Amino acid sequence: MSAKYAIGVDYGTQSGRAVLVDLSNGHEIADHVTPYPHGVIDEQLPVSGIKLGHDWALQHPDDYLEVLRRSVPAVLAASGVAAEDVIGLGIDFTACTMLLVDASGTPLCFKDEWRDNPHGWVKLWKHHAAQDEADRLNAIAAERGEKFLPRYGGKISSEWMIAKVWQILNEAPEVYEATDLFTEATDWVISQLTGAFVRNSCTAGYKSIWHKQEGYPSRDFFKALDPRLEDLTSTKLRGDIKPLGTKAGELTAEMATLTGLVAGTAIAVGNVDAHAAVPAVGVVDEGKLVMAMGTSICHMLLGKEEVEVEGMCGVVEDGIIEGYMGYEAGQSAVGDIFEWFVEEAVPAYVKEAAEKEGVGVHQWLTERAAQYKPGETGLVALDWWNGNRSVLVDTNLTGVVVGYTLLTKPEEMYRTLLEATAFGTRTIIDAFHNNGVPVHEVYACGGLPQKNALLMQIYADVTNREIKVADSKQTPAVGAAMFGAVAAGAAKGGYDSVVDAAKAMARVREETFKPIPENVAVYERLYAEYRTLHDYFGRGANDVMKRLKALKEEASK
Ligand SMILES: Nc1ncnc2c1ncn2[C@@H]1O[C@H](COP(=O)(O)OP(=O)(O)O)[C@@H](O)[C@H]1O
Ligand SMILES: O=C(CO)[C@@H](O)[C@@H](O)COP(=O)(O)O
Repeated sequence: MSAKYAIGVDYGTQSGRAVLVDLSNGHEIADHVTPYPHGVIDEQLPVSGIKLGHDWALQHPDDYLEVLRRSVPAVLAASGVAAEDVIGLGIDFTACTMLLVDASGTPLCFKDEWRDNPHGWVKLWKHHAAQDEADRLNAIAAERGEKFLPRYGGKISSEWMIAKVWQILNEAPEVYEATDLFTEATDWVISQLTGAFVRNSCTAGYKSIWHKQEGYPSRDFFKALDPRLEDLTSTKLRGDIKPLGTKAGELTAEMATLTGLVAGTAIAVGNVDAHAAVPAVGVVDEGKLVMAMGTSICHMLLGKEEVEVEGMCGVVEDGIIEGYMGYEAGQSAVGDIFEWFVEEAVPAYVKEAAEKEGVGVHQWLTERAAQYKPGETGLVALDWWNGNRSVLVDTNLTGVVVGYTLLTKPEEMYRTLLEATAFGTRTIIDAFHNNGVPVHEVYACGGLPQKNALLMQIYADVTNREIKVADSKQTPAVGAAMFGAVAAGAAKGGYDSVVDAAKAMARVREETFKPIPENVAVYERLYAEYRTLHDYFGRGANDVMKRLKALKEEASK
């Protein structure tokens, strides 16, 4: 048999990337990035210019097709691999990134009738405007003693499907009515590739409160939320739910023409970005925490038992790797905070100096921040620029920096933000480790470990753990390609399970980031300060962040 390949497509927050992978060893033969033409839509709708409210974040479904139109042919051409030898394709996506379709599978925002209604568009994972609905959902679920709540760390996030659906029903009942299916974007893209709609068990489990044995929460629960939602799961959330590692279908002739692949190529069921990354770093058993580090961080961990951990995003059976409980926690902003600083808070002299030296602003700041010792900035920050996903699960929390003086430099502020995100990760690791889901090893993948070595050293020092880094430019995409290879199966030159695929294809770098004892000792003290601030602002002692947010909303009416 000639060498066989698979393609993985990773749909991130700002761009989509395809990677063509050699199935014998996991080598990335070619990759290509397509920035989303419409990016993150968080201020106004395209064309009409209609203004969006606070905490809105939308996307354009055609951007996802653009990735297939551009990046898939590009990796085929760059690799020189014959389309016949690409035996499978898998995708991974941000989630819950939610798309509404009519009975023909057409996104509502593609239609003239709904184009000017913000609710007709894709709600991106970081759309946080359904917080009121999430709060009500949590209160009602707690009151009713719903069994599912502890599996989601005690709170369902406003980032997820049910809160987003309910927001649409409340604010645009006509859009709710016109929707035939609420889908995860990952499932919609798969339906475009195969011509048939199936849901995947990963997003259903983590983002739509679906359980392998129990299914969705009861009709009574949905009725208690809102009588109009009573039938939601059998109507607008209907659809077969297939486990990760299965085949969704085969590439249609139309999509074969569009992508350059062969009609009939095996297509895996959709997956989530962070979840796909886990086997791609070779993690297929317990005790190994994987951090998918980019715009946000997702922390992924496998366990044998179902344990309750405060503020985790969820525990789902087979949710990452078959046979294990898959745990997820996360930070809603990490790279996004650094980007905010670079875009919104850096003085002109820094931008000019970076340009003069021919380096990016991130690099300029990092080089200077690296010259400081831990503690030397005199600053400490809370990393809540986009709310707190774990362990507090509160999107209404905001950022704090303590310790500014007239002498504070931009690079000190940048370093402080890097450290704040490391403290957020430490809080999550400790929550798992101290509550029955032990963490023995830590792995990192995603864009950030490749971009910023100082950040990774800070994470090793703050967590006092060695960090292994994926030897891959596009780890989630490699994971998605592995699932594509499993959809094709061993008989076609792929694999029969993702564990087999990981054994052959996963790669981590030899060099690791190791904690430096003197840094660890100082960070222990700084982390204690972080925890004091964390609990003071995050656990109700002082709700100033929420009062400010309410004032802001009032003032901007
Ligand atoms: N040198 C750098 N140091 C730290 N963060 C960086 C650097 N360069 C870019 N970033 C951040 O990386 C993030 C993008 O991460 P990436 O993994 O590429 O994308 P995604 O989250 O969309 O998958 C952006 O938020 C950006 O601010
Ligand atoms: O929430 C999840 C996965 O559950 C992510 O899709 C979300 O944090 C976005 O990830 P990125 O930072 O864009 O990689």
